[in-house]
Amino acid sequence: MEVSGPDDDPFLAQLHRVQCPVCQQTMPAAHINSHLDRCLLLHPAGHAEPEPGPHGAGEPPKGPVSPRSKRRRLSESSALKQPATPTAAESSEGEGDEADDGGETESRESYDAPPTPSGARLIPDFPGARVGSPAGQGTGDRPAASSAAAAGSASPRSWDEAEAPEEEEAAGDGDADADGEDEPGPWAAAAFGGRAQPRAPAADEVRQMLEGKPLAEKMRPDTLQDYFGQSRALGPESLLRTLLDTSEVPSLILWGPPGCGKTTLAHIIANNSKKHSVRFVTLSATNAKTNDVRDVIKQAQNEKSFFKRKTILFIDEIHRFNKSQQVNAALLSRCRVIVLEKLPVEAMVMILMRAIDSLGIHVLDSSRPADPLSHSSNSTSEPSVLIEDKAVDTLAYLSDGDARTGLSGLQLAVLARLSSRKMFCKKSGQTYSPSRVLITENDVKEGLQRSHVLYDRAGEEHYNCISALHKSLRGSDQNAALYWLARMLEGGEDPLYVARRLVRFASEDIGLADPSALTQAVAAYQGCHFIGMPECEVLLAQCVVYCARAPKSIEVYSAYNNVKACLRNHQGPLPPVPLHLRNAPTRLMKDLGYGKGYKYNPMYNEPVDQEYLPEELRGIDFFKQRRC
Ligand SMILES: Nc1ncnc2c1ncn2[C@@H]1O[C@H](COP(=O)(O)OP(=O)(O)OP(=O)(O)O)[C@@H](O)[C@H]1O
Repeated sequence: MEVSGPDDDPFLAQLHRVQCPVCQQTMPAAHINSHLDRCLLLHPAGHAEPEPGPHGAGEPPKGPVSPRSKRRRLSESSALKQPATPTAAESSEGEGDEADDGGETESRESYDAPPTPSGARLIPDFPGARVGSPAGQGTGDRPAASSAAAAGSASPRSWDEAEAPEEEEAAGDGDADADGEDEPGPWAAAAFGGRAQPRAPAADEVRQMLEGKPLAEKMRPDTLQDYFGQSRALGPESLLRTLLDTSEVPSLILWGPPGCGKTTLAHIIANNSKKHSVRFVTLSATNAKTNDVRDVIKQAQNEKSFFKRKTILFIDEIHRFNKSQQVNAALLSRCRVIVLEKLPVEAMVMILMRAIDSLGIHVLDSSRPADPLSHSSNSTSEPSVLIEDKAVDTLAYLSDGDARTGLSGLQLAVLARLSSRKMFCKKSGQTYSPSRVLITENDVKEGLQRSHVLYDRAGEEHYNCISALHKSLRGSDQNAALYWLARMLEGGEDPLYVARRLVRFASEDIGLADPSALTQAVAAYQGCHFIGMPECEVLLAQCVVYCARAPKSIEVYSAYNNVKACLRNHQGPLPPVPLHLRNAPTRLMKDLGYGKGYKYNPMYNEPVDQEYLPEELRGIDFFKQRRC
């Protein structure tokens, strides 16, 4: 979001009072420059990118820092590196929101799993193998992941090709020792876009590389050169490409399925904008409040006024803002919406290959009867970890266009295999080597399952699946309902989250058509609470089938909504409670007419004719009307 500054008229500037972007004090505009000279020295961290101060560039100040600037600094520095996931509390907040409209708020598109690979080769024919080389430096004939010929990638990538990092060029010329470092650690040297390494890492070294931070995070590209797929949004003729090339980034909404590269594209834009001295601030709607956004905008305006510096504000997960925060129509009318697509299999292969290359893993070519690297000696230039090419294909397919899923699956498959220390055995002509580990197609399938990555608990899948369950129940489809339940539970979903939704469903959709559904659902919730997973899954299954089979009625739910709408739409003060319905515990109240004329129903054998609504609502029937 680019923020425009006011006019630069010096006369007007004299008249205006302005706010210091660093310490937030207001003062006559004429004083701001001398004030800033002092203020920036005193509060270097209050500035988004501190000038070298007494503590050195980028070093935190030793003096006190206001919580506001502290929070801002944190979000600026960390949000891009750490894609935000909602906390449990935030998740249940979201759940509350959904409940308000009957679970309709999670009406996002679902992205179904792709067909299982048939076993045919799925990727462009990679004719050979590469040994532990970073992109662009393979000795074999399997193309580097970052090849410009990458299928599905937007090309030419003029914007970044012109500014490709020097390190990659160094890697490309094969001079592994160009930096003159002595025996660099395998990871420090080779992984994740660093310089070429002199030797293939040993299995233990590969494991160390994979431990800790998620592989998807480590592999997040910094430049468009390593950004694959999305040719429609980023192709040479596209608007976004033109704007990026000229560094004119308008307000954008990046829209697309999970793991297709929205945050990554923003990260690349951020990198590019730094080169053009544009300030880039990141917030995540999972934890930012409207006030945080206001703060950033205010600061951006000041930056523009005083330093002629533009700001790009990136708000990740903007759909997590509630409706009033999003101000949907107003937001949309000010933004260009760029639709990113599920990554095609070819792009997924390139993304996986880039990671595999970085890890120094060798890809076994199944089309060759004996891999040239399969001899038994184990010199340091040979790979210790190998992966079947069909394992890469399968992973690319099963990831369903979600690069995070693919990279996490790869990470877990390799880690699991390395941990179990199963050695590379003689297989289709390969010679046994006790120091090698082979990652098979089955390993990657297990890797995907083990990590539950096919079901993203914190993200879209969580909402998509609970929505599918709710709708299957509403449609009385017990079969589908059980399927969605199992998909969530097998994916690691919190059983209590599902149970809470069933309690809600029992009242909202079954209601008085079968009041005991609510009892069943509450009992299932308590049962889950007592015994936990995996035992409680059958309780939920029973309750799901009960709810699917039960008759449905939204009578109470919609009548209650009518009442709420009536109250919300009421103009002026609410009507007084009719006097005859008021309790009259004191003499004075009685004298004022409280309780007067009230007919105590048990005293009558016949139906009592008495009004219970305020006078101005007489005749209204919330059970018949759609809205008051
Ligand atoms: N087009 C791409 N090219 C290369 N790598 C990618 C691409 N898209 C995603 N990745 C990889 O997948 C990881 C996750 O992608 P990213 O965070 O950009 O997804 P997202 O679309 O923002 O997902 P979500 O909506 O779930 O937040 C990145 O860290 C990166 O390693």
